[in-house]
Amino acid sequence: MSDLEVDVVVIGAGPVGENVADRAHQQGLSAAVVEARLVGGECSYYACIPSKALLRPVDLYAATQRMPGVAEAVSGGVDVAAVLARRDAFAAEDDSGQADWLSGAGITLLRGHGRLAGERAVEVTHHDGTTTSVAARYVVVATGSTPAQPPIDGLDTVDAWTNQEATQVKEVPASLLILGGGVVGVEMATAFRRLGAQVTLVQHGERLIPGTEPEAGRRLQAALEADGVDVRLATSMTAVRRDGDEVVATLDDGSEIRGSELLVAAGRRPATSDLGVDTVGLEPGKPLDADESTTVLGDWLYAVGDASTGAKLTHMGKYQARICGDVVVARSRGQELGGRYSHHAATAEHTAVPQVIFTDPQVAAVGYTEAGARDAGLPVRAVSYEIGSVAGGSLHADGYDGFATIVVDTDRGVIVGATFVGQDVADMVHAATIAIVGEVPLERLWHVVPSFPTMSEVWLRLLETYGL
Ligand SMILES: Cc1cc2nc3c(=O)[nH]c(=O)nc-3n(C[C@H](O)[C@H](O)[C@H](O)COP(=O)(O)OP(=O)(O)OC[C@H]3O[C@@H](n4cnc5c(N)ncnc54)[C@H](O)[C@@H]3O)c2cc1C
Ligand SMILES: NC(=O)c1ccc[n+]([C@@H]2O[C@H](COP(=O)([O-])OP(=O)(O)OC[C@H]3O[C@@H](n4cnc5c(N)ncnc54)[C@H](O)[C@@H]3O)[C@@H](O)[C@H]2O)c1
Repeated sequence: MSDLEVDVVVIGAGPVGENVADRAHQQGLSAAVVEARLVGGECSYYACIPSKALLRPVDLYAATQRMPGVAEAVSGGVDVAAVLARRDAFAAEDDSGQADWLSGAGITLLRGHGRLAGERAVEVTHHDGTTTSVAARYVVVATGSTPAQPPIDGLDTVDAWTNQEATQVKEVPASLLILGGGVVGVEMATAFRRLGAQVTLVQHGERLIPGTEPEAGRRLQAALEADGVDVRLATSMTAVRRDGDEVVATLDDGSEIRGSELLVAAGRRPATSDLGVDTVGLEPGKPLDADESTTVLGDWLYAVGDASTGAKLTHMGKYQARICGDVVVARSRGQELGGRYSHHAATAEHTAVPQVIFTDPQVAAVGYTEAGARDAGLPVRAVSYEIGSVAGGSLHADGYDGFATIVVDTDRGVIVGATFVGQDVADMVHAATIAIVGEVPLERLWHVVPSFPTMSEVWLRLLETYGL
């Protein structure tokens, strides 16, 4: 006999889990969410929100320094205490508001650690050691991810920072070593350097932000170095130790670097190790492999967000959540699922995943890179254009440094990928996302007239460069 019976139980109340529960509940199903820490998940307190709260002020300040007439009037750098206070206003570690929202929406919140206990069953261990057994028609895993810990001698002895300590920082350290030149590494390098720390970033690959167009990584590296970040590419840390107040890292060439703190930003692992997935025949510690409809097993087990094989981005997780909620509702009503581009298939996962990296320059990309498209066997041609060469770009900032690239499927005559690099390009990627998902032919895009003088005029130049 279970303590609680619901239609849907979601394990993990991050942005993704909350959305599944809400979507299903709004369409008439009863829903419960299990949360071990804070309602709102990693994104709200230790990832997207606090990191962007730290980055926006330093970005804005840097933009003023590129504008004659403003640079002279605004000087002296940002007020670090005020920046941290504003970050706290967005991301203080208090989930009462989000918990109230859940209960207001009619969704049951169970605080504790959830584990699968066989088919359609979840056992919750509360913080006081008591348990609640939940029986549900549908179980959704939305447990997110935890930082990867590379096998480096001494790493477990130096109190290295994860994204949690970095984004919740109370006092900016004099110096920071960053392990990893992916998205977390470059965003935190930008924030901490501009908040006053000396930053050394160690990346074992040949370039920063692998997975984006190579030129994006090169421009970003040049900008970080111009800011004073010490970027070490093709370098590995072999050992780390504490020496007084400092962390000392030994590099693979035998040299040593020192910093007040070490941030490990070397990727994420799905939080599926202590989840009881073995009770239903799945392997712990692996991302849960969900199909287009987010289904993992039978028609009762689903996975969404960072815990799944999908893209590890909040907006993509929330997209999967909307699909998952609608699939569960359809199945509960005995309805057939729709196909590609219905509410029941996460089609964009395969064609158009957008991402904005909030560095300076920003890197905003969607779909395939040129190399990625070729690897996928697509016949493509890519063209690029400097955003600073269109009137909107040159007016936006003196010496505007940035470019746009589109990757065109030459057989179908449609865009399959786009990248924008530069100051304030974040929102430009959405137009490209629409073009890719809508499979808008280049001939039709020719009639999509960009306003003058905006940076979007780069679209026209890209099409001309392509040959239209
Ligand atoms: C520094 C940083 C910055 C980022 N910035 C961005 C950004 O700008 N834009 C973007 O799109 N993405 C960003 N991301 C990625 C984004 O944070 C994740 O993709 C997103 O948080 C995934 O949401 P989720 O709900 O799947 O998981 P999470 O947000 O990790 O939430 C999972 C929740 O499940 C709970 N949980 C886990 N296991 C259990 C269990 N067994 N029982 C009960 N509860 C459990 C956890 O406590 C947590 O609250 C960033 C990531 C990092 C690290
Ligand atoms: N703005 C955003 O959208 C945003 C911001 C931050 C994080 N995120 C998401 O969070 C996730 C995690 O980000 P992340 O930066 O931790 O992972 P990542 O996979 O983006 O990058 C990890 C980097 O660490 C490097 N690395 C791994 N092991 C190393 C080692 N031993 N030595 C040196 N370098 C090493 C890798 O080469 C890689 O470049 C990503 O999926 C990312 O998309 C998104």
